[in-house]
Amino acid sequence: MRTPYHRDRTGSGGRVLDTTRGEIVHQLLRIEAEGAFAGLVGGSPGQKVAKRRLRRKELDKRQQARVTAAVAGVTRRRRRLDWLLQQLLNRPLAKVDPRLLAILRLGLFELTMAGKAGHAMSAHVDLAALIVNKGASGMVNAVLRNAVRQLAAGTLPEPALAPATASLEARADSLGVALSHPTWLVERWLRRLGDQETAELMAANNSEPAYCLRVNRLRTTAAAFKDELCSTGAVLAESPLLPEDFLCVESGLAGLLRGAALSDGLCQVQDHAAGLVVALLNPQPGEAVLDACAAPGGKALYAAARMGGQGRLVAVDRSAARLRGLAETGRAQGLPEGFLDVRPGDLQALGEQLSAGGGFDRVLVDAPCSGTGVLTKRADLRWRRTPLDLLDLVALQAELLDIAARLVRPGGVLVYSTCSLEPEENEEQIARFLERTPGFRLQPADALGLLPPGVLTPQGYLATLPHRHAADGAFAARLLRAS
Ligand SMILES: C[S@@+](CC[C@H](N)C(=O)[O-])C[C@H]1O[C@@H](n2cnc3c(N)ncnc32)[C@H](O)[C@@H]1O
Repeated sequence: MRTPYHRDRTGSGGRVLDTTRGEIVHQLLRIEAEGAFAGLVGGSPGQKVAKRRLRRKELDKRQQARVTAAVAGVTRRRRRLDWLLQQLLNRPLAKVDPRLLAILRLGLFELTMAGKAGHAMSAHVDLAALIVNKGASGMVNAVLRNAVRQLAAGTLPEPALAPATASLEARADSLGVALSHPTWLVERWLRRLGDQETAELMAANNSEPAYCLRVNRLRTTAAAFKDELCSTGAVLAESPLLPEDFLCVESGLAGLLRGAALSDGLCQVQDHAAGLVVALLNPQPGEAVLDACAAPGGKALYAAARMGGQGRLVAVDRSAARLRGLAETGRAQGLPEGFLDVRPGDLQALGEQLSAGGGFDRVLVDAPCSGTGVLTKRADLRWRRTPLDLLDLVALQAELLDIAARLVRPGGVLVYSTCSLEPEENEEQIARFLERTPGFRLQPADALGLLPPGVLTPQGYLATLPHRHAADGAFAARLLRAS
């Protein structure tokens, strides 16, 4: 169904309305109202729905890419944009119509961060007239014209940073406005990483996400695949973290996704940091492996490829919807019948069934987490998370770890991983697990030679940071059960 946002109608001044910007505003409103994801690459159902919507709107590929980038860009920079808007507008933002607010945010984003020229702002004025009312279009006109003037004169307000001598809270708040993150998260990072590194992390979170491909070693090699795809115009580079299996996409991802490489099972979109977690698990052909939190299945499929499709891989997840499609993708990627056993269900409920047979050689708990390592890809996540979520997640992770530990055979390996940067979900979670579970010990990754040295902490954990490793933030610990 086409909504008023998408009709090519004549706006004030006889201009044809811009359907791309209409779609951007529509998606920004959806994110606010429904919690839709502000990212269109990846396997989550939210992302798939957004993709289908884009296709229905009959925007061409270039317009679709513009929508994706602008929706994510505005969402990431929302706090800074609202600060600027507050300086330009004489009324509390809470009283502004959400549709008008979305148009103003988009206008300021395009003007101040996306390098759009001042004359492009008339499209926002027309959009406001169509989807809000004439009064709103007057306000958009006044605010954006004022911004264009001040930008040209070099007088557009900039948020000031608190001095190094200011309190932690004041520094976190000012950095939170300038680099558009919630104060509570910035405060946590300032305490641990210091001012300079926190600002670098936040800048990385605001950048356009970079994507990697995991090349399916059951079908081809990274080198051969790279040569083949480069001839299609994509620019790919060897991953510095896992060069055997991963390529970094420098440009041409959209074309790549349109081609048959994914559906033919030659590759999948997966960050190389996720690959490092599987490298730490190091599953071997012929083993029995359990992925206890498997959906949508990126790590399970990489584990399967490393096992050469030999042995048994059980993929459990309580979200049946997110597991749907994993078996089919496994077949497309060349896994033999009977190798991949996909079991939707709660790990707690399935625990007893799974323990029959003496336990697994290797168990992966890729736990539900705050996701603070993937804020560039999940543009809206920073605004959704609260300190209370952390408490709930830490409790759930501990529960999953305890259940999974009972499913590891004596002498077997348990890998716990998150895409969080928060110690409660990572090092502290593992320290508490080891205290209450005497049969397990930490196997520091540096002694194993499975990972490149730059991604290891002094205690031997895997830990990547977006600004240091040009990768998603990931954490993993390898735990060995006594024989
Ligand atoms: C970080 S995601 C896993 C991502 C996955 N390993 C991959 O690489 O595609 C965490 C998963 O844990 C699942 N989960 C949460 N609680 C669970 C439970 N009690 N039993 C099984 N799965 C659970 C969630 O549904 C979610 O899919």
